[in-house]
Amino acid sequence: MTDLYRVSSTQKTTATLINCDDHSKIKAFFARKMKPICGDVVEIEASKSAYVIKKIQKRFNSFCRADNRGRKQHMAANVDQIMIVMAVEPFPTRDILNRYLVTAEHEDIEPILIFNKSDIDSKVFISIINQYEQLGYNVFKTSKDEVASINDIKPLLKDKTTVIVGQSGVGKSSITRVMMPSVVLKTGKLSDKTGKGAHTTSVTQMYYDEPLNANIIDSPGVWEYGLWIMTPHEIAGGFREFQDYLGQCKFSNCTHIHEPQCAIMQAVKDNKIRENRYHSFLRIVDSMKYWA
Ligand SMILES: Nc1nc2c(ncn2[C@@H]2O[C@H](COP(=O)(O)OP(=O)(O)OP(=O)(O)O)[C@@H](O)[C@H]2O)c(=O)[nH]1
Ligand SMILES: [Zn+2]
Repeated sequence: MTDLYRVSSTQKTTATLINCDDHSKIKAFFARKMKPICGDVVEIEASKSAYVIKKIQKRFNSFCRADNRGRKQHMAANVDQIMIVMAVEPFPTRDILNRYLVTAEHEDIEPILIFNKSDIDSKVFISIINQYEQLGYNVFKTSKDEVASINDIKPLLKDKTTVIVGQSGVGKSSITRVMMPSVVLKTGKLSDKTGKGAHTTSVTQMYYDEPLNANIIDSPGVWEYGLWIMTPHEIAGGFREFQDYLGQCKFSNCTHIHEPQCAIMQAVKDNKIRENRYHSFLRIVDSMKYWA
């Protein structure tokens, strides 16, 4: 039996690997065409004085985003959960949460929603928190100096691999520091002028935390999160509360935008689907024209 490792980070032709059993770290080379990504489970062999990745095990899912041409770009593999961090400041951009949720539902990654910096304003997120709780999501309201508010999340991370995402400056590093003191994410500064965070984190990296026996994956700190080219049907699949109605539209190829007797639009009329989510769906579908 060869030892199994998980990819912690990759450089051009080398990767930092973490042993799946004893969590020791090594560096290994890989062939360029192999394209391992953070979180991959790999088999290695020792050649001369170096380790080489000889096989990447099949991924059970991956966290993805659009590259600059709208193609699906795999960022992290074998992810159990996605921790989506939002904050009072910088305030979430429109639809960003729903875009993350579309990816999560698509890849079968369990979302954990975090609304941070409640010390600045504890009320702005009340209705949105209620709404997403009603949809069945795990939702937390946190503040970095209120340790108990962050410790509530810890049990969910145990034994899991979690990717942490959110706009730059929302508090990903601060929250992680409380949950996993041994893990130091690259911190960023909030630019005073724009309220937008600086682009500080640039390489996806997986960290192992021994007390929780958990992995956390830090995604690049980019200002926006874009979905790759998806059909209206795929986007609708990312909205949990739409699922009961899919397949009930008059037309089997209904895009739920303009067709008569659309079960989704009817559910919106009947207040079974919230209008703000449906409008977000429409905007996300519309945003796909950007890639055309
Ligand atoms: N008032 C307040 N400030 C916070 C809170 N959490 C984080 N901050 C501050 O917000 C700034 C950004 O926090 P980080 O933890 O570096 O944010 P990040 O999401 O890791 O940022 P990037 O590394 O750029 O992706 C820092 O100045 C933190 O001290 C909070 O709960 N309340
Ligand atoms: Zn429809």
